[in-house]
Amino acid sequence: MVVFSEGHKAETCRKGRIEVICGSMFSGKTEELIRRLKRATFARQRVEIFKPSIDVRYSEEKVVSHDNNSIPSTPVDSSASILLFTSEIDVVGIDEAQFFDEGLTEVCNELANNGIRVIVVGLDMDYKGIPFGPIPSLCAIADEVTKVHAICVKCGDLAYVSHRTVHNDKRVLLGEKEEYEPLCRNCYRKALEKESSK
Ligand SMILES: Nc1ncnc2c1ncn2[C@@H]1O[C@H](COP(=O)(O)OP(=O)(O)O)[C@@H](O)[C@H]1O
Ligand SMILES: Cc1cn([C@H]2C[C@H](O)[C@@H](COP(=O)(O)O)O2)c(=O)[nH]c1=O
Ligand SMILES: [Zn+2]
Repeated sequence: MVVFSEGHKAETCRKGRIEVICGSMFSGKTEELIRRLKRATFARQRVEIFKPSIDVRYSEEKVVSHDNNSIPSTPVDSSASILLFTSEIDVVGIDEAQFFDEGLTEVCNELANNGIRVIVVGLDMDYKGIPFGPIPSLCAIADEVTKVHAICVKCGDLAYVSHRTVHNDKRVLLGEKEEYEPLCRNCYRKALEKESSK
């Protein structure tokens, strides 16, 4: 079991900082984002949540977890738009950050430099195991990185990557259990070997 630390200092001191939550699909990234943002709301901090407007998987407006927990959000087309909505805000949450342009890293830096706590969530790797969009550079500049893990659906170990189970070569393909399964490194390698021998 992964027990998340309460991060009391990060939650209460109003200094700007960047927190990244990354991992494969089904690893609990969105649940953890919602948990941190709800606690900030209880602390009467002003919170604003963004997601890329292409992410219409469960809802156009809300950030929704695989367990159907949700929180209202503002869909935006580009990272620069985030800056337009963040005056008078204490905490900014960003979900599905892998889909944003590379400018997101600088936007997060600017927000943190202006005293805002930024919590960014995204897939560390795409279905090929390649680092996804601005997530690697966000990890580099973050004050804190939390890597969460799903359970490998083949063997029960900790999962490492999201394996795509349908034939489609596009990097961006919205989906969930019909299209992806979380696998450990060993089971992922076996799955790729099986696919290439077909
Ligand atoms: N193989 C799995 N391993 C872990 N959790 C899973 C798995 N399949 C489904 N889940 C569910 O997914 C939830 C996490 O959803 P969510 O926070 O939306 O994940 P993420 O944003 O990382 O895709 C878990 O609480 C669990 O109920
Ligand atoms: C691996 C991978 C995933 N996607 C898509 C599939 C989902 O719509 C999101 C990830 O959502 P989650 O909250 O992390 O479960 O990303 C993709 O487009 N390309 C990929 O390689
Ligand atoms: Zn496995």
